[in-house]
Amino acid sequence: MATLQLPPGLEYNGQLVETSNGGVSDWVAYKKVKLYTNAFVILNDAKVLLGYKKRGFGTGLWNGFGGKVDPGETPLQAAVRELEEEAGIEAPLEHCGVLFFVVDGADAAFHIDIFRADEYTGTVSETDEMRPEWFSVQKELLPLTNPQTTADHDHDHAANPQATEEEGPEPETEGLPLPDIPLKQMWADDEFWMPLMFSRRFFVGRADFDADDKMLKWWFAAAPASLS
Ligand SMILES: Nc1nc2c([nH]c(=O)n2[C@H]2C[C@H](O)[C@@H](COP(=O)(O)OP(=O)(O)OP(=O)(O)O)O2)c(=O)[nH]1
Repeated sequence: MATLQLPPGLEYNGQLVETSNGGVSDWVAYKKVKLYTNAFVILNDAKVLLGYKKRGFGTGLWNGFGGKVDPGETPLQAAVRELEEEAGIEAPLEHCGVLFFVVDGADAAFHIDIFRADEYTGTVSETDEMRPEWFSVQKELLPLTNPQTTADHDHDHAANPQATEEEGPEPETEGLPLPDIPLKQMWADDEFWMPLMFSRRFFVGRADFDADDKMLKWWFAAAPASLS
């Protein structure tokens, strides 16, 4: 497999397959890089916990839970802390991707370690910063590039259409239809890497935005095989 040329800001030692790219020709220049995290709890490969950002950067958008890595913390420690602070829960987080995010005119680029977990403990709670809600993973976000995962998902639902609700440990959502992931109220790059996260393929990517949150340029790649 030929070695891929990664955009500035990204490094990865293993094999990668490019999954999407587009936008203008040049990447936005940046001077500094700050470390961030973002964490997703995904139950039965079918529903995901997102938070509605009530204040600060990305207000009005739905996202995973995360924030800055504090001095002396590892990204994993920061991700665990942020998930507890913003959603009130603990989860066995697994590193599943890296997003390099640049906003034209901002003082620093964001290096975001993305984490996922299949389970959690505690009670999902609204906080000052985030209003958490469960969403159903719509078919469009299931990876076409990984037929195994798509087939498994379809098979589960065909065999037992109630499987998601019966197996989910979240009593308040039991039996209720969940809304689809609200892509139109999320960062525009998310639709490119979420399918990779749902298929458990480690991904790296970069997305550049202008000062009005319009996506200017993007590039994503993923490991050829699933994490587990
Ligand atoms: N899904 C997604 N998340 C993004 C993108 N860009 C981006 O910064 N994020 C995430 C990374 C962080 O989880 C979050 C920004 O952090 P934040 O606004 O909560 O951090 P903060 O400065 O308030 O820091 P803190 O007080 O929470 O530590 O947004 C993106 O394009 N897609």
